[in-house]
Amino acid sequence: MKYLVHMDVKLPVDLPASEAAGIKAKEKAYSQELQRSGKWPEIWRVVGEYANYSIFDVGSNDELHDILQNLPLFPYMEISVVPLAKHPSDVKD
Ligand SMILES: O=C(O)CC1=CCC(=O)O1
Repeated sequence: MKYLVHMDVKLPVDLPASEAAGIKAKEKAYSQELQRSGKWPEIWRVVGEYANYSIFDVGSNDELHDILQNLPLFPYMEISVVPLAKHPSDVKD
C-alpha cells in the first residue's frame, strides 16, 4: 500500500540548538534505515520550506502509523497522509 505523506517541521524557537541537532541526527538515521528497507522509497524537500513530501510503501495503515509515530521529529511535525490507489491510465504493470 502506497501513501503520499506531507511532513511540516515546526521546531520550537526556544529548543536548544544541540538538542535540535541530536533529534535531526536521529531522524536522519531512522529515515535512511527505512529508505534502505524499501518502506520509504521517496523523500523530497519542499522548496523554501522545512517540509517534505514522501512516498511510503508499507503493508497497512497501522504500520504507517507506527513508522510515523516513531519519527524522532514526530512531536514537532504536522503530518498529513494521502492513501494512493493505482491509476487506471498508469502504463506500469
Ligand atoms: O527534514 C525533514 O523534512 C524531516 C525529515 C524526515 C526524514 C528526515 O530525515 O528528515
